[in-house]
Amino acid sequence: VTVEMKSSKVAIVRMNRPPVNALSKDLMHGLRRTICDLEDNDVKGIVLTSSSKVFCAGLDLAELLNPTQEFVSSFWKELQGLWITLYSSRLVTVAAVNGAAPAAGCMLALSCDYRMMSSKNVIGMNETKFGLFPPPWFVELMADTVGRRKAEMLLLQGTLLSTEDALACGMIDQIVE
Ligand SMILES: CCCCC/C=C\C/C=C\CCC/C=C/C(=O)SCCNC(=O)CCNC(=O)[C@H](O)C(C)(C)COP(=O)(O)OP(=O)(O)OC[C@H]1O[C@@H](n2cnc3c(N)ncnc32)[C@H](O)[C@@H]1OP(=O)(O)O
Repeated sequence: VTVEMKSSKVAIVRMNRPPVNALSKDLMHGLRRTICDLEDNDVKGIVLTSSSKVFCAGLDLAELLNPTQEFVSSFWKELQGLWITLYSSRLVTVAAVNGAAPAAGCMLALSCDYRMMSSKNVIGMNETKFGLFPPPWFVELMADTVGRRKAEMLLLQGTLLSTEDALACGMIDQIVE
């Protein structure tokens, strides 16, 4: 995770785990630590983005291949900790979605106060497409953002929306070129 101060009050927080910013336990820990440190330093707002062409590919599936029970438990704790920290942060949080944001990548964006996204990208929770279900707090985030019926349809079908479709249903707030 890298931090660039745009002013004394606004920080650009970049996920920097090539090639796709898959959320490993370490990346999630780094993000949470960074947000907490910025909160402690009188910063007012952050822009969460990526240093590569993918915003975030979701959970690191490689790290979850044949894990021990202990690792799954600590991984899940880290994921929940990151979500709680970001969602409840006192900072103004903006997601600059500058690449694909599937699954937990979408969760990160939806946990922010405002979302801008570059065109020709995709965002959504596609877990059902590979036989997983999103946890209830992912579901609530989606329902709070696009409405319950739309969320139900998107989650049932594991739809990844284009930038334009995401704007049309309120999943993002602005398209930025
Ligand atoms: C944690 C609990 C475990 C137990 C499970 C039990 C219950 C779980 C219940 C619920 C969990 C649900 C919540 C799940 C949330 C998730 O986030 S799951 C992850 C979903 N992510 C995706 O579906 C995205 C998959 N990736 C892509 O679609 C594309 O990679 C892309 C992001 C659009 C980028 O495309 P492109 O730029 O073309 O890059 P490549 O596809 O070529 O990928 C480059 C390399 O990156 C590797 N990679 C991609 N995504 C991931 C990933 N999520 N984790 C790990 N690695 C990833 C890809 O394999 C390539 O690697 P190589 O270069 O081939 O080595």
